[in-house]
Amino acid sequence: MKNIAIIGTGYVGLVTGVCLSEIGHHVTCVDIDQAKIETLQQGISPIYEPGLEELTKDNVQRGRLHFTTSYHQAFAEAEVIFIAVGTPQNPDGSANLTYVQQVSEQIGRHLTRRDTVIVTKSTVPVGTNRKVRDWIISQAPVDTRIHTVSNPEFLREGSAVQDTFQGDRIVIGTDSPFASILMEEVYSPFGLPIFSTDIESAELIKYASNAFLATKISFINEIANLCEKLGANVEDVAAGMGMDTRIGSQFLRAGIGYGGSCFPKDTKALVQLAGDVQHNFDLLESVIRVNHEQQRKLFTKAMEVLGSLQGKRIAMLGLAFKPNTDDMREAASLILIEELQKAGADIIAYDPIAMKKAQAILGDTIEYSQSVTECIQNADAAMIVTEWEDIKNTPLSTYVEQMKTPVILDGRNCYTIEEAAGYPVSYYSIGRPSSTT
Ligand SMILES: NC(=O)C1=CN([C@@H]2O[C@H](COP(=O)(O)OP(=O)(O)OC[C@H]3O[C@@H](n4cnc5c(N)ncnc54)[C@H](O)[C@@H]3O)[C@@H](O)[C@H]2O)C=CC1
Ligand SMILES: O=C(O)[C@H]1O[C@H](OP(=O)(O)OP(=O)(O)OC[C@H]2O[C@@H](n3ccc(=O)[nH]c3=O)[C@H](O)[C@@H]2O)[C@H](O)[C@@H](O)[C@@H]1O
Repeated sequence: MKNIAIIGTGYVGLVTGVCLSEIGHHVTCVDIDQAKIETLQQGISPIYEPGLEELTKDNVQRGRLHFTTSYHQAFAEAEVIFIAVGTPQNPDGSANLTYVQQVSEQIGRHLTRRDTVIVTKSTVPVGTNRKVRDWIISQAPVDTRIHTVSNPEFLREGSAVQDTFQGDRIVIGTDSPFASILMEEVYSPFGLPIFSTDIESAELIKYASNAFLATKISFINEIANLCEKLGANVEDVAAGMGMDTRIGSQFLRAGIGYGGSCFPKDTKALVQLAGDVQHNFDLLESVIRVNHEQQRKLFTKAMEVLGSLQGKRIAMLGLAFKPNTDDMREAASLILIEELQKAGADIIAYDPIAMKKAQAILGDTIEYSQSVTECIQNADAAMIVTEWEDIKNTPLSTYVEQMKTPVILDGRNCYTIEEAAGYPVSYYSIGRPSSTT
């Protein structure tokens, strides 16, 4: 078993650290956010991620998992150091590598071993691992040997722990035989397929994967837009397409576009990366444009259905960018709220988990409620933004009972059109025929 340090205790760093300790490694997680580290030291997870807190507590108790703000403490015994800090987007869409550079220099200053393996898990543009190496060496004692590895992460928020234990593949890009052997030892207890390649290919696999998944989503959303005009049902179209194993049924759920901390930023970063080598990635630019429109879809529909939104009370059901996470980054709800407010609507929102994070962003510009029922009371329209279980399972009769006018704009196709037709509601969804009272 290895001594491992993980830098950054966000969605990726924390989940990776906890899961590596679960398979027996000795892991120290380091972060500059003192409040986060103190919370973790008490066995509390600062993020909502199913199963994570239990595993954290367990491994802290077993003495295999530690949290610190001290690089010195984290790196003292580390044979492998994972970089898992954020790579947010710059104003031009490119990836901001400030945090990666900062931690690389810190690694250099604190190295004590002769051979250390440095693994970049953060999503970084092709060429960054070479820079990481240079940044470390610029600060390191002369006789240290650095072995860099690109090891992109494919977990999804909301199922991050499960994805780590049951992922489809682990990608390892390195030109160091020493690192290659060590990484096999680190990951072999997971029993997952390992794909080995060069550093640049590994870096690109991450962007290509996210861009491809985003393309699938924008594609089905465009088909949904066509369905609405042609009278077809996108769910049947997607089901029929997905039965072809060459296409596959996953990521063909039409909706209100992709949000979250990665697809929006990674698609833009790949367009920039292509531009850097004088390549116009037209396809991906269209994917991004389609998503921009799709994230505003429920607003456009509300305008069509209600006419003026001035003084209208709109109930927003779900705020997180997807269910089972409290992450609000690039959530469609934020875009919709902005558009609705500009048009003069009043918003009352409900989310079972993300409300605290949403409140930190939106403050008192909107009202908050504690349940679906409370949220839709006296509303002129309800917008279903996130398909949480309690939102999906709300009987349509509740809308009829509680709302001023039972107008439902369902961005996640939570009800069948047959079901909706059985109630006195005006029901509008994505890529399917509407039913009006
Ligand atoms: N969130 C996700 O589902 C996935 C994210 N990724 C990629 O992984 C990377 C990390 O993403 P998240 O975990 O979502 O980020 P995050 O923003 O949740 O966490 C980043 C953490 O790094 C810490 N940090 C920043 N500078 C530091 C420093 N100098 N020293 C120590 N800690 C520092 C921050 O305090 C924060 O806790 C990004 O490149 C992202 O694109 C990849 C796959 C999935
Ligand atoms: O690089 C990353 O950060 C991660 O980005 C995504 O994971 P995540 O953003 O957590 O969530 P997804 O389940 O992929 O959903 C992303 C967005 O696409 C939307 N989506 C997803 C699937 C679908 O069929 N339709 C659809 O609209 C979701 O509602 C959500 O807004 C990828 O799925 C992960 O493999 C990757 O590691």
